[in-house]
Amino acid sequence: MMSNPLLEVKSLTKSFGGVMAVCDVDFLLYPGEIVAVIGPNGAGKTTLFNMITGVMSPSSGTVNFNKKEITGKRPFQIAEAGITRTFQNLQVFENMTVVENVMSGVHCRLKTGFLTSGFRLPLVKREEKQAYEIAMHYLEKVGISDLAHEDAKVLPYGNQRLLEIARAAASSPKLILLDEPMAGLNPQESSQLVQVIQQMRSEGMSFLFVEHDMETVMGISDRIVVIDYGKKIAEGTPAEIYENEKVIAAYLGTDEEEAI
Ligand SMILES: Nc1ncnc2c1ncn2[C@@H]1O[C@H](COP(=O)(O)OP(=O)(O)OP(=O)(O)O)[C@@H](O)[C@H]1O
Repeated sequence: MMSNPLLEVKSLTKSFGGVMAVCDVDFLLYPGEIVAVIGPNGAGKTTLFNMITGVMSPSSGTVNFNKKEITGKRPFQIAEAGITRTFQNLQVFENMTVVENVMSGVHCRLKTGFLTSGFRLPLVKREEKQAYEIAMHYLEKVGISDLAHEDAKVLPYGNQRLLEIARAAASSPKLILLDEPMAGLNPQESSQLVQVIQQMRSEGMSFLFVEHDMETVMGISDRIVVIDYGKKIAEGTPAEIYENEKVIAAYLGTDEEEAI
């Protein structure tokens, strides 16, 4: 690949007491790529995400993003640097409308926040209008702009997932991390979400995602990183991973690990 990596994870390690949740993991993600992280339950995928997004500090190793080291920075600093994420459990603000939820993502990139917006200064008004327009733009992208003025809490689950992606994208990040985006979606909703991700990628967004749904992983990833017991055991294109014996053994090899 010609360009510089957008994300560079080097020897990343996290131990909890005696448990090595993530051990010496390396991988790169280039601009515009969709990279999946897969592995059996408890392999260390969420811990890896938490270290990249500043939720946890690594025990050792480094994370570079956009040519700067972000290891151990606070989550808001990492968001400012251009990484946003969605969580395994929905994190929709239930007491807001759909468009207000997305506007909260836009506010990360505008000068004023929700607190200062209480003063209704001209700049604030202008920015509110701008935030509204940007939020509507992202709701259109994910196909739920007709629901903009509904209470977020009444949206069906699949639409709440789309809302989260719109909110993440509205902060104009360079990279979006998705933690099990397909969980709980029916096949039609999954394929809608796949299209949204592919569309955003074609416009230059990069994605790193954890997912158990292999059809999605194989269908949209440029590359797949496989971890097992905290260690990277394989990395490659979907076709390479599909045939990798270590990967097959990790998923099917032991009784207590569910095949996914
Ligand atoms: N805060 C913590 N304290 C102690 N151990 C932890 C903590 N968080 C994770 N672990 C352990 O680290 C290992 C990796 O967990 P992690 O949640 O990262 O796995 P995962 O691959 O995301 O699993 P899943 O697919 O089930 O979400 C597990 O053995 C887990 O029990």
